[in-house]
Amino acid sequence: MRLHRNLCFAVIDGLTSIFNEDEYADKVIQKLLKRDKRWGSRDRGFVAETTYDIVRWKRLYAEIAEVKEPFDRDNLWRMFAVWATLKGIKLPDWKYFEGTPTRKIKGKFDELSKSRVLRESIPDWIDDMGVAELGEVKWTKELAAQNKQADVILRTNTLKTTKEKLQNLLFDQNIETEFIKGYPSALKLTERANVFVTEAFKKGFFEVQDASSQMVAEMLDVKPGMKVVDTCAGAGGKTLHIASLMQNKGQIVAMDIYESKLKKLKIRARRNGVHNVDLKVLDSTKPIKKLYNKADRVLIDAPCSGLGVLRRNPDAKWKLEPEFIDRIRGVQQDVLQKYSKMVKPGGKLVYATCSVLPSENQNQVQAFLKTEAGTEFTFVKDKKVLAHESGFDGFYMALLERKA
Ligand SMILES: C[S@@+](CC[C@H](N)C(=O)[O-])C[C@H]1O[C@@H](n2cnc3c(N)ncnc32)[C@H](O)[C@@H]1O
Repeated sequence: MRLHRNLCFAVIDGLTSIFNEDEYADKVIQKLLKRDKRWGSRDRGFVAETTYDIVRWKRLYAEIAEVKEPFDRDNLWRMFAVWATLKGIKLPDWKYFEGTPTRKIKGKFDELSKSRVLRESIPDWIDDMGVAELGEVKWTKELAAQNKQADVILRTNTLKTTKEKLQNLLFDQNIETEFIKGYPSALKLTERANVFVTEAFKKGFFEVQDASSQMVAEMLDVKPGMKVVDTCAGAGGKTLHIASLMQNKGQIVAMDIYESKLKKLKIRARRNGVHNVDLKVLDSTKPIKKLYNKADRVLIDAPCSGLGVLRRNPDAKWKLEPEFIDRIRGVQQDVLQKYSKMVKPGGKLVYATCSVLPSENQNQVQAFLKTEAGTEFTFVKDKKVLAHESGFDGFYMALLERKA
């Protein structure tokens, strides 16, 4: 592979924003990719993947490059040189790479890789927490899986098409996909591609959604005509799935504390041809109290650490703080307490997170079941999805049923 100067500059600019200006990697990359209209899909892939790679391996690369935060541009070029050397890419004779000790880089990589926190590039405190919660063996495997690049998975919008038709449509545009056993609406891309520019996307035939995430609405067991509350709907990944399982019949109330997220959901719903969603910004407890004992199904897709989706958001490990995780555990129990009251007798509740930590998952559910609100419910089943076992995102989901 030959390195192109303008693409490498884009990567260094992106890393500056992510590491030094505390911006989110996905937003930075989205912006970077708009920089030059002449870039083809390979160029865009290079910018996105190289930036993500260096974010993912920040701690290891900084250690090998012998640089410390805050990184100046020279530091970032040194980390870039580590990335390129470890990938086996020949460094061009640009001034940024002068005197790069290629052999030493490889030797240091072998040496430092003996330590898990360096090999997997993870802050000590997250590593300690992972070992304490999952045990050393599982955590070690999970961390390695979370550092791999995630596949691109689509969820067919069955309101508009079928999985088979969508596969053919994409094939005609040179995008090859395969079915995934056990995931009824999923298509996996055999090679990365920018699916957002396709007609099929613009027409709302699919959404990009990981296979594990697709299991959540399935577990909720919705039927056409039901009243369903999606309490932490965000931009609506799961709301849209629920709507398609309900064949657009019945009512979904999609709630979130952020109006900006629900606005995105509105746009996506329109594209998806979804007509049965009412949006409610949670700025008081009124809309919740109004729905007490009314919903056939309630989904709590709770805010969480995101430690199951590091493959997609590698910068999260550098942005997370122990206090945030403590606070979010409090929110998780709080939303379980409050939102469970909307389930009607005989109705069902799914609690889900994209975390792999038991303290955000089964422990929350067990604690809830012991409280006054929880005694109304029976535990039906749960799924603990780990990336190293499933090949998809780390997720947790539990199904509870309100006693009749
Ligand atoms: C895991 S995300 C939801 C993802 C979304 N369900 C999807 O499938 O795309 C959690 C959401 O909970 C929202 N949230 C945080 N605290 C909340 C609260 N107390 N009540 C309702 N929503 C809350 C966040 O704004 C965020 O959008």
